[in-house]
Amino acid sequence: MSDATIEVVDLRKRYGPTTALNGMTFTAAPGRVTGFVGPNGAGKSTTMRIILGLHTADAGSALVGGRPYRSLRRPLLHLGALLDASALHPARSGRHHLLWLARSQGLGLPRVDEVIEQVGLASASRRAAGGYSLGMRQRLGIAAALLGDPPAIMLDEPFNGMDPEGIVWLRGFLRALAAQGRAVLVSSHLMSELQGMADHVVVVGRGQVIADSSVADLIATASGDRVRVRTSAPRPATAALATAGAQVTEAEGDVLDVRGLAAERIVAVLTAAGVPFSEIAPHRATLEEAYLDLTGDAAEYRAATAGATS
Ligand SMILES: Nc1ncnc2c1ncn2[C@@H]1O[C@H](COP(=O)(O)OP(=O)(O)OP(=O)(O)O)[C@@H](O)[C@H]1O
Repeated sequence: MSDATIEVVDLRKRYGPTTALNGMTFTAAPGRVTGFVGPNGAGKSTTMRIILGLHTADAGSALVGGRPYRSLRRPLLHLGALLDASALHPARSGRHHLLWLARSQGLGLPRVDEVIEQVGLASASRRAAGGYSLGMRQRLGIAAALLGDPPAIMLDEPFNGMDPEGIVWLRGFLRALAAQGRAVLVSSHLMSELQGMADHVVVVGRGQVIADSSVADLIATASGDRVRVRTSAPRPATAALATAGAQVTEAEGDVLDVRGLAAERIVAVLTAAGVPFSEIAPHRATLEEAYLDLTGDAAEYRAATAGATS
């Protein structure tokens, strides 16, 4: 497999008065799923369009395996991409759409049936694509991205329109592609979609990177040293824990949020003080919480961009 790395360095792009990209820099490495997350208007689609050579950056570079996409002679063999699942001829069948694409790239026709099978479209592949649901169109777009068996895959919001079964399927599918050594870059405006799938997350806002981190590190940082304590005696518990040096806040009626003491120490302190408790659990942040922590001061920004379209 040729070099799969997708590398974006200091991309800048303005559309008239709008700054879409303001120094976007990150790498999607082989062998992992990289989530590309940010609110509407953060610059995800613009970055992907520039990677594909569909738009030109004002400055910076975007490389696939060390080369600009436009310089690749048979690009589908290097990077498979899905930007807009609706970009297809409605009267053409899904299979026909793929045959046409395969021919344009000099690819063997047996590959078309292989990718149809892989994305679970076999029973619908001979029907007109115009009648496909959004989820089916996403599957067809993913099949098209896989046609050239490329070492790098880039999908813009592939979970849109997928039903729960489709989401579970796509998560496993993308993980499997990464396990084969491919670089998989997936954009989403919902962090929760990436939970349990992405190894690495690039969080963006206002055209630049806010965080670039492994999912494990991101969750560890957001989890902090918080421990949840459920007790029928919150006042005595708070007093005992505070005396032992913890910062205690009441999360809900009988649940305390405790910082600054490990779970084992909390058990010891409450037991010694004779305070009853029914649950002591170290808090593990979700990816969504980690995201909100990071973009917390951008709430106003999120509200301001909620109406923006891509
Ligand atoms: N062709 C265009 N002409 C003018 N402005 C554009 C164009 N494409 C994008 N923009 C603007 O650039 C900014 C970045 O948009 P972009 O679509 O890249 O964000 P995004 O992160 O993909 O958002 P979404 O999650 O809504 O798709 C937005 O302010 C958007 O309105």
